[in-house]
Amino acid sequence: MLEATLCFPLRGGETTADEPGDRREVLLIEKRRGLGEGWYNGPGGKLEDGETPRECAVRETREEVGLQIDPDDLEKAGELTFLLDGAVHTFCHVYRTAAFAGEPIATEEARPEWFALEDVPYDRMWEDDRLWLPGVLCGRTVRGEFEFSGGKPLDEAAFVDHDLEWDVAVHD
Ligand SMILES: Nc1nc2c([nH]c(=O)n2[C@H]2C[C@H](O)[C@@H](COP(=O)(O)OP(=O)(O)OP(=O)(O)O)O2)c(=O)[nH]1
Repeated sequence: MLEATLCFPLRGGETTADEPGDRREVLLIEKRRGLGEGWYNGPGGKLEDGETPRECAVRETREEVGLQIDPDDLEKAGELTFLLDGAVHTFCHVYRTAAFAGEPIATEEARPEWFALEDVPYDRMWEDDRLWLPGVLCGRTVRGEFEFSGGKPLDEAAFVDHDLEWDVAVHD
């Protein structure tokens, strides 16, 4: 089983009387290589040996888009289990943060892009993301299980089933 992370940096204001609606934006990356090339996701990737999930999320965000994050500023937002053909393929820790330093830059791995929360390009993301990411971006916590079958993730596998629990306690 792989252990991985995702990190969703957020910027911008909350609703005000003058400007109704949530005007916040989320930083996504268009992946330039690896799993999901050409698709959008949050910065993230696999844990390295000896690394905690929080350290991994900080490192991946720095490597992929150049933002600096203090690990204590990451808010754990979810735990997602991805099953492929009946076996656990990846366990993914999801974080969000409104605190970071620097401006996102494009790297060999990724092209960063800010999206208004209402314009997140779910049609160019993993099929399950539309089920859990909107809640995560609004400050909720989630535990989810997603089942794929019949091939390699993203390219060939079909999304067959899911189970979601909201507003759960998620640790670290
Ligand atoms: N949004 C989203 N992300 C997913 C899903 N399934 C899944 O593994 N991921 C994430 C977890 C990881 O952050 C990433 C896959 O990890 P990876 O390690 O293959 O990606 P990578 O090429 O960036 O990895 P790395 O070499 O930088 O560690 O995709 C999904 O259904 N939705």
